[in-house]
Amino acid sequence: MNNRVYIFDTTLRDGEQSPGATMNLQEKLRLAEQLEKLGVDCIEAGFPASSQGDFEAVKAIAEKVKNCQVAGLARCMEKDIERTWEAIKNANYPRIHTFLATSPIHMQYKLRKEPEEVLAMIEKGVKFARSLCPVVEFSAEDASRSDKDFLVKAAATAINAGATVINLPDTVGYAIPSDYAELIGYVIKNCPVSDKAVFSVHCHDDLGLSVSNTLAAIGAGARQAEVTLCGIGERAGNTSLEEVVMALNVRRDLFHLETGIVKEQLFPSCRLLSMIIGKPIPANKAIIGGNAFAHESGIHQDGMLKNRETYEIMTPQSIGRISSDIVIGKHSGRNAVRSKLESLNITDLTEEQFEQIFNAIKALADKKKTIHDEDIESLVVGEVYRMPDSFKLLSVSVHSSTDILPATAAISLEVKGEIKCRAGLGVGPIDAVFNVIADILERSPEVERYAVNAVTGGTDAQGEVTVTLAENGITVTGRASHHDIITSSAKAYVDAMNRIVRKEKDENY
Ligand SMILES: CC(=O)SCCNC(=O)CCNC(=O)[C@H](O)C(C)(C)COP(=O)(O)OP(=O)(O)OC[C@H]1O[C@@H](n2cnc3c(N)ncnc32)[C@H](O)[C@@H]1OP(=O)(O)O
Ligand SMILES: CC(C)C(=O)C(=O)O
Ligand SMILES: [Mg+2]
Repeated sequence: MNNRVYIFDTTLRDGEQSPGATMNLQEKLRLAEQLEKLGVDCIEAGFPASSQGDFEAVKAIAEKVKNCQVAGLARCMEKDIERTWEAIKNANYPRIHTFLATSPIHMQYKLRKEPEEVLAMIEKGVKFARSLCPVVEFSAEDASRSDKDFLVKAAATAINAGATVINLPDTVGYAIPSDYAELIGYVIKNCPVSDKAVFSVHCHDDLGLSVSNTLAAIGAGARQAEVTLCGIGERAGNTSLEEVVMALNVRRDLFHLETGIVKEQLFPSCRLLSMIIGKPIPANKAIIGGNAFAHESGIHQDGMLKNRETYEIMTPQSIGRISSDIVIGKHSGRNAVRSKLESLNITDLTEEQFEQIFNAIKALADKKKTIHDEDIESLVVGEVYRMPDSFKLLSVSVHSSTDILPATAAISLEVKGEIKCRAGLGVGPIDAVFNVIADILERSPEVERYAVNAVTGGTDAQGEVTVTLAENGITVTGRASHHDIITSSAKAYVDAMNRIVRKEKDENY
């Protein structure tokens, strides 16, 4: 049996049926270009009979894509098939994909047709499609709830009428891997002309089983997988392209199958889709999620540092990501913290100082969701180097409103033991605060970056401010958090000024 699994991407058709994932023509073209680069075998570009917009998008994609097949979906009726052909006929490799439901519930209630009428429609529709296009796929919609012997008849009818790809979809995500594999195997075994077609699998994720069902069907002989990037699609979605491809790749020992996918393009493709449809990739999504290669707990981090294969079954680079991430947090152990300190060039701590930092990181992690590199650096400065601060913020008060410009700030600072107070102006309250502090200190650093993050949720969240200042060739980042972001901004600025002074005095910091 053929050891190649063809990847049929339906992100632009079934994927676009996902509520909120509508794409315009330019976006579809951009994604089609990326799918070609990804190495999919067939792009299902849309359903041309559904609207003028979809017709034009499919036509434009058919004319642009050069190296893989371009398919358009059509109901099993001449007018849809003709419209689809109109849209795809200029493709280098066109494919008409026509479908008709074969399950009792769909035939009786939706189509209101007898099984014999359905078989006649399949024969007529596929023959007509084949009179136009050299490659015709037939899908028996709701195959997983169809009678298996009727499915055999439907497949044989379609193949005899000229279809070369037969898809047996789990349209409503009802299948269980073992039953689905049995059904696919049964149809392939009992259809007398099954050797004249490639059998295809198309699953939905209503029970969260679409990838498992797809792999089970492949195990039973299907050689085309219909999938979407990030698993977007009707209702709970379709089968994720990246998950199926990597499952086949990582478990080559089991499947002994290949795809034509350029794996390094998986992550860039999913990121592009996420940007186009404006939906972030969930952090825990397999392969492509933010946490898929992030390690937070000490025992895992220790294993990773000794040999990454202890906790990673594929490399992030193999799917086009930059690197794994050792996340320092409340579950981190000493080996991970030691490695992080080394990566920050902090290599001169005694064992006692290291323990002090390790405990301080654990204590901070209990309070704070994310520990940044700068937090660790501040802890080292505060806990170990204990360089005294030159400046201390005593009080800050600001006034700004919608109608009075500019904003005013009054600040008091302790400067090397002396209390100094001053007021001044700025275009907004933060600008006013920064101007007044600089004025009191008689310094004029450049503000290179200013950012506020909410450390916790809600309107009472701690606002964490980072401010990067540069002066006389020295660049530092100050940070502080407080529930009032004006106060945290003032403290972060003062923290940065203390760092500048320390750096001026001491090469260590
Ligand atoms: C499982 C899937 O993903 S199937 C693909 C789903 N995609 C879409 O539906 C694409 C968007 N759809 C549309 O734009 C519209 O539904 C159209 C243009 C396709 C059809 O619109 P309308 O002509 O207004 O029909 P409507 O959608 O109301 O009903 C569907 C009709 O098609 C029939 N039908 C459904 N599937 C098929 C089929 N595969 N072959 C032939 N007829 C079918 C239905 O029985 C119904 O017929 P009826 O009007 O005689 O009752
Ligand atoms: C049109 C077919 C292939 C489909 O999307 C389904 O059955 O889910
Ligand atoms: Mg579908």
